[in-house]
Amino acid sequence: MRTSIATVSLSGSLTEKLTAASRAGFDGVEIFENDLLASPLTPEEIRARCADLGLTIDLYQPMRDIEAVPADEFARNLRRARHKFELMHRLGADTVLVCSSVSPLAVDDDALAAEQLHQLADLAQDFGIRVAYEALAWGRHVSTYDHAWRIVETAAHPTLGTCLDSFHILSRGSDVKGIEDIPGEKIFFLQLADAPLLAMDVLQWSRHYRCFPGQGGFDVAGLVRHVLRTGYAGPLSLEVFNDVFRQAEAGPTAVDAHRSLLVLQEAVGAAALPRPVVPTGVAFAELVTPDTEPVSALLTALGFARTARHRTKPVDLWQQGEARILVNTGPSVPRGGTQLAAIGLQSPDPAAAAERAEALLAPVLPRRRAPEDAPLDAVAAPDGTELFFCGSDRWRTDFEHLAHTPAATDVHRIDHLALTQPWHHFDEATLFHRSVLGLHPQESVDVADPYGLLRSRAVTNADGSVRIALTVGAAPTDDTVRAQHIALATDDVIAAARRFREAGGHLLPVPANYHDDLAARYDLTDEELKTYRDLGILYDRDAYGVFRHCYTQTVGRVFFELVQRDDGYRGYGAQNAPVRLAAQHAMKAVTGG
Ligand SMILES: O=C(O)c1ccc(O)c(O)c1
Ligand SMILES: [Mg+2]
Repeated sequence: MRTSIATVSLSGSLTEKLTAASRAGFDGVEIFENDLLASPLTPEEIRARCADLGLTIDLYQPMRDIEAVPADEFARNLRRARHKFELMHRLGADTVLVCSSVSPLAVDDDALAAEQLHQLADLAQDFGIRVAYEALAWGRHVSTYDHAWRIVETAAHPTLGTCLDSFHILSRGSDVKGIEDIPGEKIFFLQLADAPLLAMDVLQWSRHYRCFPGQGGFDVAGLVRHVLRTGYAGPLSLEVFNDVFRQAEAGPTAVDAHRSLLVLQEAVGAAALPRPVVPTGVAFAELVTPDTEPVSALLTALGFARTARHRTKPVDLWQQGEARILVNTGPSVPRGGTQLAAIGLQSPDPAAAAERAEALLAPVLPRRRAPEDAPLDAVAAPDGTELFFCGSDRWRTDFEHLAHTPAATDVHRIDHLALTQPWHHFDEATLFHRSVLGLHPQESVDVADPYGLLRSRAVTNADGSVRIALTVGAAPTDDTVRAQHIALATDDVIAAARRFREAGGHLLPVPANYHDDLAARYDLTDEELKTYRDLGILYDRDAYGVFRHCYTQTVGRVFFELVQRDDGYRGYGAQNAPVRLAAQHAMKAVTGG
């Protein structure tokens, strides 16, 4: 199907918006009046620019407060409309959106609304223009799609149809089955937006929190299925008012937007994409570091052994059980020091995984490898983390065995990876991991940091062998908040923590108040509490089991967590995160880094 995006969904000047939409692969745009008014380009130049970029102008919008008003007011509205139709003629746009009136002058009279819309459509017809009437969820007298359709039906004019907007329909909880009662050719336009399920004033909700389909809580795909059954053949068009997208760079937002429509079309059976290939484990996590010494010291204290070295690159493999950490000392030294730069995902079909990623507009990374190295398919996640799809263990043949003392046996694998997202890429990151990797997003949780509020959302595969926690702050944040971490699974966190400390590692100290509170919340023995206090072990329970975990010091942007999940605990200790973050801030204040 054709895809389109409203210019209001992207940041920048009209030219920047059009360029971003075109580059991301959209076929057309809805031009928002404000973007046109603020543009130095003439309508003819905008038309030419769109044509050069391969974009059609699918809609001009909005016209407001047109219908069900006193005659003198309506005469003024027609005068205004004539101007806009002349403008649209110059633009080469053939459909205008009229949204239901919010004016105090409007009366509750469907017959009058229909009669006036009929007159407007008559005028539009002279210009070869179609009028699409849309119910705003907060319209004064018309606020539901079925009501708007009844008025359009009554008006019975060939150049008058309706515009359906998923936000207005789903935010009001309307019954979407009724969409199928509208003949497809009378649906002149379809606007799509999702939104998080918030209990708030619907106008504020719409103007600030809309997001792309698949990023919120609405069943947008379900609505689209009903629309397609009517025979609707127009574009799928995104109309997203969102405070974050208004501020973020237009290019990546447009790609995120187009990806959401690809996923949506797949969901409704309107497009076939390569099937998702869900990763079956974490092959490795790769740290890039300007200075190996502190990283080596930390890994050694955690019980890892340096088992192998890459044949052609300055990369060492550290291993303990099935946990594998690559330490890369070149070529690019990251700003902010050591960071988690790449994740190797065990994949049943790496080539197919990369094909899907590419089809969903993920940047495919050039293979930086020597001729004899195993080929690795890799893409970049929205935060820049490189994701390698590893089939079998062939990647390990690129490494030469190093003599080493055996690793400890406390850690058996990587439990999860926590990646902090740039503040304007959070919704994109969730949709990316879900659609590209086929991982399931868990509930989003809020976490209080002493200097801000964070949001965290995990994405996992079915058996929990791949878990990635995505975290974001509301605004650009400091280094503590930006830290990433690798959580290591152990069957005995107490033994692992002790061993780490005896080997010279520093555990993150946890305030006594935390453990006093644990004593109040859970029936733990004094002995247990004493051990937890001593080692800085945090504790949580969910409906399934118990979670105990502790943290190492931070190197650059990275720290480690030792975690013990018992009896199928499913979470990540989110309830303890504020204490952990405060302790990390405090530690930083003491050590200065
Ligand atoms: O918020 C608004 O005013 C507005 C305008 C035009 C639309 O198509 C819409 O869905 C909302
Ligand atoms: Mg709309």
